[in-house]
Amino acid sequence: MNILEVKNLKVWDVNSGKEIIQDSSFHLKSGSCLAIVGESGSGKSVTCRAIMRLNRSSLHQTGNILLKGENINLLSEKEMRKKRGRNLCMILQNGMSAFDPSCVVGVHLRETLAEHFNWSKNEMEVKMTGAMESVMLKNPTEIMNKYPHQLSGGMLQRIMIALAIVLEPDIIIADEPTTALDTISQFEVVEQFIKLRERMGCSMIFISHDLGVVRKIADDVMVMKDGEIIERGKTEAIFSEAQHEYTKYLVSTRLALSDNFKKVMGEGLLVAEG
Ligand SMILES: Nc1ncnc2c1ncn2[C@@H]1O[C@H](COP(=O)(O)OP(=O)(O)OP(=O)(O)O)[C@@H](O)[C@H]1O
Repeated sequence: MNILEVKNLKVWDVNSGKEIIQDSSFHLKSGSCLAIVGESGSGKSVTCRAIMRLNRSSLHQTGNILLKGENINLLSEKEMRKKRGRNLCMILQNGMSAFDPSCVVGVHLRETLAEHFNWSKNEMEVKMTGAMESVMLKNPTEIMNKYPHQLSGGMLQRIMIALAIVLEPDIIIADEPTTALDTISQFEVVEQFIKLRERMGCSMIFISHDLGVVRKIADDVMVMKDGEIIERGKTEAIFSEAQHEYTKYLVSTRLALSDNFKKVMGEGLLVAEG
């Protein structure tokens, strides 16, 4: 069963008239992870933000975005706000931008949970504490009393993953969640994403430049170039028998994880590289 079906998505800039996404159709199978790969500017983020309906107002979009059969592209902003967080959860590249810098993270977490659940403050605390411990964040109470700038990028990403665990969304969209992190934190955050999938069996869209990570985490891969999907297939098929020249080029140039990352991950953790 498909949890998400995107049909004929078009996104264009009303100011310049430039078409950013020409005519994109793809689906996400329930419980699976779809990676979107492609060079910078190929339209990966705009596609994901179109699903969340979070592109800037100067970008217009048409097409059908069916979440469990419901066309969310037709929803009002108010209705859409209810879907964000509870049904669709986005984890961004820079954890710092996801949090309000003027309040401690606990306030942000409680406000987010209060939008979707009628839990008491104590219930929220218990659930968040459990989820934070499960992503290896020690001293959750202390962390919740800190401002975002007092926490590292890796910690903020893990807090976002913990929040997703509590929200239990239908789909998690992760847009380069490890790019801004140092090598050790990248490793920890990737591990937490893998665990999240194992534990919740959630459906996921994962954007990454790092094809080593994609190979570890994704079931299917979709390749984008200049706003178009040029190839899509099972992860192993994309890596071993890509049809499109551009995909072959990406695989040959981008599969190599940074040497440091490889060392930290340990060769044994990687699926054999063909
Ligand atoms: N708000 C905007 N207004 C106009 N054009 C935009 C806007 N946001 C993105 N674009 C353009 O849309 C195209 C796709 O951008 P997008 O950010 O989706 O690429 P990407 O594949 O995610 O790249 P990266 O890997 O660098 O994040 C680019 O040409 C970009 O300049």
